[in-house]
Amino acid sequence: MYKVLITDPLSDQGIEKLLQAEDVQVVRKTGLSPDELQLEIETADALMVRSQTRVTAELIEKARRLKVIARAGVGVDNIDVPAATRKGIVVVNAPDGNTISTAEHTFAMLISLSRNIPQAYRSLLAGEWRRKDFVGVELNKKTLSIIGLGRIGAELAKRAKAFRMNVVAYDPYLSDERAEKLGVKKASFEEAVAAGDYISVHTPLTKETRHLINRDTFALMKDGVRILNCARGGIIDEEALYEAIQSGKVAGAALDVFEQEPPGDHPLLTLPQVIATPHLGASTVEAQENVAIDVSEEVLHILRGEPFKNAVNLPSIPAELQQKLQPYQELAEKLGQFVAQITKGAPKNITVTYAGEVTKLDISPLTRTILKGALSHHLSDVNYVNAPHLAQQRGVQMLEQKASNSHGFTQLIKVEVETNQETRSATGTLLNGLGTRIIKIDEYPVDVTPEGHLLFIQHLDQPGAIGRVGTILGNQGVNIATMQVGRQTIGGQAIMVLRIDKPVTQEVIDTLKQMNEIQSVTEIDL
Ligand SMILES: NC(=O)C1=CN([C@@H]2O[C@H](COP(=O)(O)OP(=O)(O)OC[C@H]3O[C@@H](n4cnc5c(N)ncnc54)[C@H](O)[C@@H]3O)[C@@H](O)[C@H]2O)C=CC1
Ligand SMILES: O=C(O)CCC(=O)C(=O)O
Repeated sequence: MYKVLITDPLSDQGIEKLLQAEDVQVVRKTGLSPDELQLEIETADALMVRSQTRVTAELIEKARRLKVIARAGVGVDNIDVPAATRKGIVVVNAPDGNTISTAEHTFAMLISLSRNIPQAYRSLLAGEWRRKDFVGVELNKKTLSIIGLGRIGAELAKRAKAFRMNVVAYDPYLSDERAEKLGVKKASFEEAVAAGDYISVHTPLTKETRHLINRDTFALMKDGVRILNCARGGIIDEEALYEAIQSGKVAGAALDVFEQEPPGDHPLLTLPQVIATPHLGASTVEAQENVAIDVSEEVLHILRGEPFKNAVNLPSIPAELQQKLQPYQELAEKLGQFVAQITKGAPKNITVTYAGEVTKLDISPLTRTILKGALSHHLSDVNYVNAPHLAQQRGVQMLEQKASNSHGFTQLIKVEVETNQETRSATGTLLNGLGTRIIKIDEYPVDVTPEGHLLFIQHLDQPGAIGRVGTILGNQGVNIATMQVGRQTIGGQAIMVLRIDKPVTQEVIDTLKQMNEIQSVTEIDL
C-alpha cells in the first residue's frame, strides 16, 4: 500500500483516481507544523502540494520511502528540487492545467488596473461617489510588453490582441516563427521594457529572473507605465517598485504574488495605485481540478513503475520516443550492470558507443539507463533521477558517441568502463524475436543472454579446463544452463561465461580459482 500525503488543499474531484486506487492510502493533512510534516513524510511514498507547503532539503532528508513530490501547479520554487534529485526523488508538476485560468486572471487584473475597479468599488462601499477620481485608460492601441512568452504569456497575448493591443514580447527562447504565429513583436529585454504601456512578467522565478525588474529597469520604462506580476513574487524588486510608484514613474501595479506570502503589512499594499489578489491566478474550479487530475495520474504512474511525462528533474521523453526506446532499455540497463560487475575498481570513465538503427533515435535516455545500471553495482539507491548527479559527485565522466559501422548487426551498443585498474567493455544487440544478447566482451565474441546468475571466468585456453569447471560446478549441485567461451589465440587468453541456475557459494568460487588455468572468477547477477 502506497501512502500519498497531501499537505495543501487539492480539488476532491481532481484526486478521485487516487481515492479509488486500491493500492493507495491517501492522507490529507493541511496546515501541519514543520515537526508534524517531518513525522508524516518519513513514511510517505508520495507528497502532493500546491504552493503553501515548503518542501525543504531538511524535510526531504527525513523521507525514507518517498519516490515522488508532485506540485499541483506550475512553479516548483517551493520545492528544493536539487535536494530531491540528490535523493533520487522525482519531482513532477502540472504545467498545463492552470494556464488559461492564470492568463484570464492576469487579463482581469489588466482591466481592473486600467479602470480602477477595486479602488472605485472600495470607495463606493464607503458611501462615496467619486467619479472624477477614477477616470481610467483604454487598452485599445496600447502596448503590452510580455516578459516570458511561455504558456501563460502566450495566452495573455491572444487575449490582449483581441482587445486591439499591440503586443511586444521578450523571451530568450522565442523564435521568429512563434512570434509571428502569435502576432507579437519580438524584442530584446530593453526594447520590450521601453515599449510597454503595460509590462507583465510571466517567467519562472530563477537566479536569472530574481529582481529582473529592478531600479535600473524602471529607469528604462515609459513614464506612467503599469506593471503586472501574476507569476512569482521576487521577479520584481518590490522596494524598487514602491519607489517607482511614489515617484510617479509607475502609474499603477497589479500584483497576485509577493516575495513573502502572505505579504502581511506590506508597504505596497498601502498605495492606492496598487491592486492585489492573494495568489489567485490558478484558483478556479477548472484549474484546480485539472492540475489535481494531472498530478494524481502522474503519482499513480510513478508509484506503479509506469511511464510518466512531467518530471521537472528528468528530461522529458515524448511518448512516441519512449515507445521506440523501450526495447533498448533492458539491453542498456543489463549492459551497464554487466560491465560494471566484470570490471575491477570504481568507474572513472564510461563510454557508450551506439551503431546501427538505434542511432536514428534520441539516445540520451539510454545513456542515462546505462549509467544507472553501471552505478547500481557500486552504490545503493541509484535511479534515473539521481544517476547523473551521483556520477558527477564521484567524478565519473560519461561519454556518448555514435559509430557508423554496426558490423553486420541491425544495432549495437557498446559500453566501456575505465577504472583506475583496468578498462573493460561489453557490446550488446537486440536479436529479432530473440531478445537481448551480449555479443562481445572486450574483444571476445560471445552470445550471452544477459539475465539471471552468470559466472564470468578469465583463464588460459588449455585442454580440459572447460571440463574441470563443469565438474566442479556439477559436484556442488550447480546446473549450467548455457556456456560461452571465447579466446584470442589457441592456448592464449580466454573467457568463459556460464549461465547457472542458482547462485554459487564462495567455496565454489574459491575452488574454481584454485585451478591453474583460471585467473579470475566473477559472479554476476542481472
Ligand atoms: N499566479 C498563479 O497562481 C500562477 C503563477 N504561475 C507562474 O507563472 C509563470 C509562468 O508559467 P508558464 O507560462 O506556465 O511557464 P512556461 O514555462 O510555459 O513559461 C515561462 C517562460 O519564461 C521564459 N523565460 C525564462 N527565463 C526568462 C528570462 N530571463 N526572461 C524572459 N523570459 C524568460 C521561458 O523561456 C518560458 O517561455 C511561472 O512562474 C509560474 O509559476 C503559474 C500558474 C499560476
Ligand atoms: O496552487 C496555486 O494556486 C498556485 C499556482 C501557481 O502559482 C503555479 O502553478 O505556479
